[in-house]
Amino acid sequence: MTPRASTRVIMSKQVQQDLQRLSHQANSQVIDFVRRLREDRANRSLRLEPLRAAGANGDLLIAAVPPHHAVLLLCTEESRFTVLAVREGAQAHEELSRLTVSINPVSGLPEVIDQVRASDNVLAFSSQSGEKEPAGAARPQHSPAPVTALPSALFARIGDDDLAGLGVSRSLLPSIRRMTSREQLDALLVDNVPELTRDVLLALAEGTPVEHVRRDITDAWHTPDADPEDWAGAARHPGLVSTDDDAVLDALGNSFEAWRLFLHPEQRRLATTRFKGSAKVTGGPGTGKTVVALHRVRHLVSLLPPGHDRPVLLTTYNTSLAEDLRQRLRKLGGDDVLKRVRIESVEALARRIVAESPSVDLGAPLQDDAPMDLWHTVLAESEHGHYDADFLDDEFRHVILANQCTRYDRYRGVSRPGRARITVKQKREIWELVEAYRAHLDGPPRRTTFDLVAAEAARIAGERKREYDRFLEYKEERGGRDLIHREAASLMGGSAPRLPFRHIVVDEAQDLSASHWRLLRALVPEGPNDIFLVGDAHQRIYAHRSVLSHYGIRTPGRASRRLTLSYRTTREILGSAGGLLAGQPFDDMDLGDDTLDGYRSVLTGRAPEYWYAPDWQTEQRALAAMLAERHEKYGTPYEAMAVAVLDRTAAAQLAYTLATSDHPVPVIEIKSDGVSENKPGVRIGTMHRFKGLEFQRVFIAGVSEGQVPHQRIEPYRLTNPDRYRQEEQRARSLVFVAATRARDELVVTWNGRPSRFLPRNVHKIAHSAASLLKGDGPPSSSSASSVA
Ligand SMILES: Nc1ncnc2c1ncn2[C@@H]1O[C@H](COP(=O)(O)OP(=O)(O)OP(=O)(O)O)[C@@H](O)[C@H]1O
Repeated sequence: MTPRASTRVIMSKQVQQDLQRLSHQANSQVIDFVRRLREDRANRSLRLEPLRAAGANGDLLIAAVPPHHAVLLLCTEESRFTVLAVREGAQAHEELSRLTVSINPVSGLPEVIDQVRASDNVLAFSSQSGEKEPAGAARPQHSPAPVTALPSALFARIGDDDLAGLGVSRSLLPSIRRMTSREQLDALLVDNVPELTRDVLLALAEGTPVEHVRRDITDAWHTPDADPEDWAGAARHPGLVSTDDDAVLDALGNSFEAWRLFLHPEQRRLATTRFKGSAKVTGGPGTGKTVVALHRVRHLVSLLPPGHDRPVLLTTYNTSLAEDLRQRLRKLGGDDVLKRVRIESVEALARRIVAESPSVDLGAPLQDDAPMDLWHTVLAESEHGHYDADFLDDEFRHVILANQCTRYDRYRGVSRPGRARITVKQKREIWELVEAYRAHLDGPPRRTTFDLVAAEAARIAGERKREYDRFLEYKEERGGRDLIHREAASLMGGSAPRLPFRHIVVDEAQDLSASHWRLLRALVPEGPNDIFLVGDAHQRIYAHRSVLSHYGIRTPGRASRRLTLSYRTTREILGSAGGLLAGQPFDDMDLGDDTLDGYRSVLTGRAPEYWYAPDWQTEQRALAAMLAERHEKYGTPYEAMAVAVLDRTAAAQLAYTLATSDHPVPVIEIKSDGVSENKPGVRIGTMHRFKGLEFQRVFIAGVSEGQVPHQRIEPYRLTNPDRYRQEEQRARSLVFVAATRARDELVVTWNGRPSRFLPRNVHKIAHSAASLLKGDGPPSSSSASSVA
């Protein structure tokens, strides 16, 4: 007897979206069904029932999943099933039977469309909004008849064949042709529509030219040789997910783990392409840059020869972000991947390199405000006490250290683009102050700063890299054979020099300084896949602009890509957050510019809410009431909510108010090393601490004029307009970062006058915190109910 081939069950991304809509329990039942099908497809309790042929080499089946679910399956070989859709309730069987199932000729992926639902969604919106339904409009048939686009239709300028050529499902064309408003498009997308169709329609609705949609979206999905008749081929498409592994099944029902399984084709391309050298990915908040970086790390590890070393470095700005990366990489690749990767913040990396160098002792780095305090001491002791401490600190870090000025001669000759002009005499005086500052640090006791540590680490690594390059040159001259290799090493005294990493992957790249880039460049040999970095200048809140090519990191042409689709934040929140930065110039971390053009979200929700209070105390009490209400009335877990404040004093005050309010709210402060994932409590932290995080509901408190941006930058308005512009831009980016951490809901509060960064009409749309506390204000739940 021949043993029966084991059964493979594959999942389409549309099923994952179906599962997200189900309760946790229903999810488990479907997943249990998949397990049982995998184990024994002949098991009668599976209740597989033939529906119809999908085509020449594929059949459709329906299976009932008790108590009240049904699953649509595609069977292409005796032992290969693809789960296409899941429906719930008494109508489940009927809904699955009427689905249009086809292979998208552009992507080669099997797709399901519920034409009845699509049409109903569009029509329902027309009648709600009083829009007139075009004469003769009828519910579409299962095989779509050509429908003439109305002149006022949303996509009238684009023909059916062009839409289909871009990847839009033909079976949706009848509904699409009926749409005359953006709201109807949103109504259509409420249901489970294939991702490619959704991406294309959203981009077109925003006015993106057809050729750009083709280049930026369709090309990424394009599968050469896709055959709309070949079901066996479609069932083997790499965009489908195999469920052989139980960990995959566990992640399937969890919407926030979807990134582990289903990458957007552009994300997948970036994660797996072989680049000749370095590569850079930019993109607005929530576009999956970190997700791409993690998949890239896993891919690079899969290419390594077996070994016990850690030749891949995954780095980011600070320790808490590095810890978050470690947790997410463990989820993605498990310990097998983790053990080949060094995960370390760039600061920790710099400190380690300096600490491991026997000849260097810099002392302990000054923490928090201590470097600024030291500048004040230096100024108090100097005859040039009229300089501004902030300015000196900035000049020292971003001009003197960034340009490796170890002598005055070098500083004198250095150009300072985009900075306030200073005379040669001023340069001399600044240099004297810098020397005094360094003399203080040299102690005793000996101390340093994080920037000096990074500069020193870059110097040490740079020396080793030069030794390594000399060694390679020598080897090359001698013919590069192994024998020569050993000879060269001994001639150069000792073992062959090596660099610690083969590949470096960098997250939050926009916040790394010149010294950090020099350091990283020196730790990896130039070559294929050497440095892969992801970042977004719109979110820069620490460093100044660094021009990567100045540090030997070149990402020309296709090695620089931009992601535009946000998976985190609703369109409404992105719209308000984007307004903060509108009209401001941003760089692409190199010599070019970056914009948020084309940046869009796949999610819709309510507009952000604004609340004003007469004073900080009332504002805090209103926040307590809103948080308690969202927890008690709408069941939002405390840890899914976070409040961003301006500084640590405000964080401590708010934590106290929340804990002692009439409805006490448990609170956890976000510290510099992050916050444990599972501890219950609303997260409170300064806006800086929100970088890289995400929450279901985000509250930004204290967004008052004088605080955001802080009034201490006002003197620069006249004395140093460049500095003023920079500080204002950084403050905008900070609020932008905090606002874009929100998945479903964003609430902004202030006391006194609203910040100039808030919308012009904010007075008209804001609610009164005082009325809320008296119980006669507008319901704070207006947005809570929609996202609970
Ligand atoms: N292909 C995908 N499918 C489903 N979810 C995704 C996908 N890509 C990203 N996400 C989700 O989108 C959210 C944002 O992803 P990620 O943190 O990688 O974005 P980012 O661009 O690094 O954001 P930021 O710049 O704001 O830190 C996460 O919840 C992630 O799980």
